[in-house]
Amino acid sequence: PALPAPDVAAVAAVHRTALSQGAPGALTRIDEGPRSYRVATGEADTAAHTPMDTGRRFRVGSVSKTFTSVVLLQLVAEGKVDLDAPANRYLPEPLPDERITVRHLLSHRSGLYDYTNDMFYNTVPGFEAVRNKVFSYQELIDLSTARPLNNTPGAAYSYSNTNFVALGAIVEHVTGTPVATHYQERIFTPLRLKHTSYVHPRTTISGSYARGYLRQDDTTLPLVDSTEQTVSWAQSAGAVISNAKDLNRFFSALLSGKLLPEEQLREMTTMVPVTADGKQSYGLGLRGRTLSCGTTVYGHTGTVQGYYTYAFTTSDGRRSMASLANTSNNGTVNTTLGATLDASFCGTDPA
Ligand SMILES: C[C@@H](NC(=O)[C@@H](C)NC(=O)CCCC[C@H](NC(=O)C[NH3+])C(=O)[O-])C(=O)O
Repeated sequence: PALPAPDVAAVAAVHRTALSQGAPGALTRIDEGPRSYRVATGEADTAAHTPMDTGRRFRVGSVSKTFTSVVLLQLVAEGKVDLDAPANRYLPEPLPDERITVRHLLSHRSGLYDYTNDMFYNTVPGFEAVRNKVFSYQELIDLSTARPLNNTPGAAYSYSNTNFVALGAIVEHVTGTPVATHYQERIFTPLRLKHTSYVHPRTTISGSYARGYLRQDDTTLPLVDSTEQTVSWAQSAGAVISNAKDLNRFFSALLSGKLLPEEQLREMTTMVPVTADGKQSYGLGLRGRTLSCGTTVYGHTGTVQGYYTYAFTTSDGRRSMASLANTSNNGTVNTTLGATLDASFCGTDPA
């Protein structure tokens, strides 16, 4: 069934609400075949008063997890990794529980504790302490395994950055090649994602980009410009830089079967509900959301200091949307920005 046309006015209204709640700027781009709809609001740089525009690059945070999942699942298709083998078969140093499988890592069911809970307990001091740091995968895994598992491996969904750091370590240990090379050769180059890069541990963003502004825990204090950082605390769990057009092309290509063989795409899109109402689900490095009109879209969200991202597409990849608000540590803005999904795919602004 054809989708209703995107409600561009509703997208603009969502942006305005996000700005009223503290975001300096917001952008949304919808792509459907040759057609695109673009909405940019507010500022990309609050010091220079540069207006936001939809071509600007930004840090995509956990949307990176879908890129990592594609690389891993291509290795599965190539017979180099077995989804249901113990992760320890492919790691230089063992995780504390042999029962953790590669699939557990991809579906956030390993039980591994998320070290960012401690790292960013105090938002700005935590960020300032790591923004110029370079971590090894093992250092991050060690931060996690210093704590007990949240659950028995396989028993429950429990979102953890540690899972996709371990997957980055697996990719590099199995292939002897950095994840940056795999992203470039397996995804960025074939899809011509010219505005997408993985430059860890470089702290700067090349080309035209939006600056990011982190809200302090004491919300009466001014926003902190958090644009420059290594994102080494996340790496294969959150350090990709991209823009809306590229993210739309990536998710559209993924769901229309251009990046993975049918068997691996089926594994990736086998979703498990993660909310009581069943409207949110998780597959392998992929989020599912069932919207107010009943349409289910597939993609990922992202949160990195100064940047909230939503990047989703329809099950056939025909229509894709990417939205950014250039602030974070502001749950109200994050929730508000999610309403661009309904406006883009259901054609209505949820009342
Ligand atoms: C949730 C999101 N996950 C991600 O994108 C990953 C990469 N980000 C995080 O785990 C958030 C780290 C803290 C951000 C900081 N918050 C604090 O420091 C809170 N004390 C901030 O909001 O910028 C996802 O999967 O959609």
